[in-house]
Amino acid sequence: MPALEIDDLRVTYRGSRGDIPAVRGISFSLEPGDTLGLAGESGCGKSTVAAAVLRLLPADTEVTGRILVDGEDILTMSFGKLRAVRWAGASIVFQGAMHSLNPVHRIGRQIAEPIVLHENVTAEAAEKRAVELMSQVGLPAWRARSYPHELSGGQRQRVMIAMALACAPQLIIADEATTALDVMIQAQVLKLLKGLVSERGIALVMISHDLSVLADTCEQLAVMYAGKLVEQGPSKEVFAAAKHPYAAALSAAFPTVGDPAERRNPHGLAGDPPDPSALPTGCPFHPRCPVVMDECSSATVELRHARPDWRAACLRVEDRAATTTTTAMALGEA
Ligand SMILES: Nc1ncnc2c1ncn2[C@@H]1O[C@H](COP(=O)(O)OP(=O)(O)OP(=O)(O)O)[C@@H](O)[C@H]1O
Repeated sequence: MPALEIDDLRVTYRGSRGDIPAVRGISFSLEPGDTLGLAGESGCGKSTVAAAVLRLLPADTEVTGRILVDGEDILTMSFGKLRAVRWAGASIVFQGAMHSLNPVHRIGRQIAEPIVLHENVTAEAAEKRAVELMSQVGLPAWRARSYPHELSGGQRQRVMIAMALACAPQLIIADEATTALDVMIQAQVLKLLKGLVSERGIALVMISHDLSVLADTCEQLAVMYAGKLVEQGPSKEVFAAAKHPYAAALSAAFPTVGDPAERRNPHGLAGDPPDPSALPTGCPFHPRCPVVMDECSSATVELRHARPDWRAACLRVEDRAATTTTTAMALGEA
């Protein structure tokens, strides 16, 4: 059974100046142990997808479609059931650790809290587990007695990661979870997450603006534009030779995987992402697209398979598939 199954998810915020369709029909699923990186420019809807999975969106937000976590329908379950799923079934690590921690409780107690809540263990046993988790994310045991304000931003972020791991969930969503950490700690935490997902069969959705981190950590890469997936496939291949021109431009702006010192030629993308409440007709990327054709401004462009494990929403997928194959053959990889 998939650890996470999202089927035609649509999320519309109610704004004072009208509705904002932030997510416009997204589907994907992850088996236990699968890792998916979700990328895209600011405002494309990545965090909205993350928040929808644990029903953390503002109350008046319209959400349709299906979200199944371990087979259970998140959107229709009772609040009591939802509380049981949060932390133990699925947990989220957001970037803003500062605001998520309780300022008046010590760190050790806060990490222990979800363990006490979900498992039949004493506070003492839970605090012992908390210290073990802290060492896994690179925090010394004595920090268990510190208060949040005594920690740096990076240390607080590691506390949040320890909390997310505390109840051994089947699904972890990391939303820019390591972005604020320095390079060494980021590498350490990413290695830890990678190790845990493969050892324990945890499914991981990692959201980041940094495509090279995603390609390095996740097996699959999904790229969003204007509330939709425009490409999803094996991450290293997508990163190296994306089939959607937006995903290609995004990849080109990041250092090559495995060699952060090398920067590929960024093809600068003109313009900004569209306002979700005033989207262009046809393919929403067409006004910025370097390979736009006449029909792109009117055609409805859905995801189509370039390969069984690779899909992209571009009328030119077949052209680009041909180009990629030719290049791979020239390099002796096909
Ligand atoms: N609570 C909210 N009320 C109204 N609109 C919102 C709300 N949260 C997000 N939005 C809008 O929904 C769209 C998608 O936002 P979202 O935060 O999901 O994007 P994102 O890709 O995660 O961006 P970032 O990388 O900046 O976090 C944006 O247009 C944003 O302004």
